[in-house]
Amino acid sequence: MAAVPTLARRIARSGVRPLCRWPLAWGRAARQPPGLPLAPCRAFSNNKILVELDESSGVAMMKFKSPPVNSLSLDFLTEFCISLEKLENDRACRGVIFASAVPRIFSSGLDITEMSGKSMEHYAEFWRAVQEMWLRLYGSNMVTIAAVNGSSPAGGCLVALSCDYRIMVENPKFSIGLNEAQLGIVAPFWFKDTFVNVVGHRIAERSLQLGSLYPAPEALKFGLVDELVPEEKLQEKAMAVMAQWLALPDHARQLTKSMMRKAVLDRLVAHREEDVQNFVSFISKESIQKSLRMYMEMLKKKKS
Ligand SMILES: CCCCCC/C=C/CC(=O)SCCNC(=O)CCNC(=O)[C@H](O)C(C)(C)COP(=O)(O)OP(=O)(O)OC[C@H]1O[C@@H](n2cnc3c(N)ncnc32)[C@H](O)[C@@H]1OP(=O)(O)O
Repeated sequence: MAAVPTLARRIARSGVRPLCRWPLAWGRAARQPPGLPLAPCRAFSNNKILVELDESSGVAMMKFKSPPVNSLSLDFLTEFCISLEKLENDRACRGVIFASAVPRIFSSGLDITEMSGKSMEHYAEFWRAVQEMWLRLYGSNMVTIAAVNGSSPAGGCLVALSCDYRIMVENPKFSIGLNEAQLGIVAPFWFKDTFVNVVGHRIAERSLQLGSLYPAPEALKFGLVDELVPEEKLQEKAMAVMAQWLALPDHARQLTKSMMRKAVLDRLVAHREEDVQNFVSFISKESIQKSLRMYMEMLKKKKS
């Protein structure tokens, strides 16, 4: 099993830089009346992700900052896993809110350039990193809230689906869904399982076959997201929902979450290497490579 050492090496090589140990503008500092002492906030950053932990509330904000579209590249996934692990091991942290620092895009999903024109070894390493991200996020003990402040196709949607709660900006130009079929690729069983657990079998089956992307108001109708808010209210709403979830004792909530998600997590853990081999043989087929190239061309043409 090369999976764990490979990721561990990448994590060990990557520098996570502490930024500061005082309050920052998004959390309590922004709401605290002037003159009162401010509770400490810790921040750390790497190239593609910024994390701020408000120690008084136990809530961290993780912001994706990988322009132009926050695609989930190998580097992004590695940094995501490092950041999440740091928070998971930090006793001061009980909940994480995920949002984008890139305007209009939450995440454009898996980085297509990582799945196109590369070696079999590269595809395997990339897929292990995708698995690792999902296992850590879906299996997190912390309360996880996606503050979806932009479009979120495919892997971006998976990030949101893997959280405990999804709040999306009410802009109908922002869309979300598992659109893999539109690229000529197939969402793997654990994407599907995660989707079914949120929206139910019928909606998931139809949406996956059609590769549907839903504007925010439609996504709300069938529970793909839990609520919509105006953009300027998103952070406040996410903090309020987080406070509700954190009002419960951690152990009861964590055991319940684990009970609901364990079977799906265990299924990938039991078939992890098989899933990697399946991905590598699928993605390296010439017909699939051609579909991905055409899709990238279509994205470029759309601009001109
Ligand atoms: C058993 C086998 C299992 C296989 C399963 C594989 C699973 C895959 C899941 C995935 O996540 S596949 C990726 C799916 N993602 C998408 O379909 C999104 C594609 N992107 C868009 O729709 C749009 O870019 C956007 C996100 C709506 C943003 O639109 P906007 O007009 O603001 O920007 P663009 O001009 O389109 O893009 C800017 C720039 O970024 C490049 N790009 C966009 N998305 C990706 C991506 N996912 N990966 C890599 N690069 C991406 C785009 O090509 C532009 O590049 P340029 O060089 O500036 O032209």
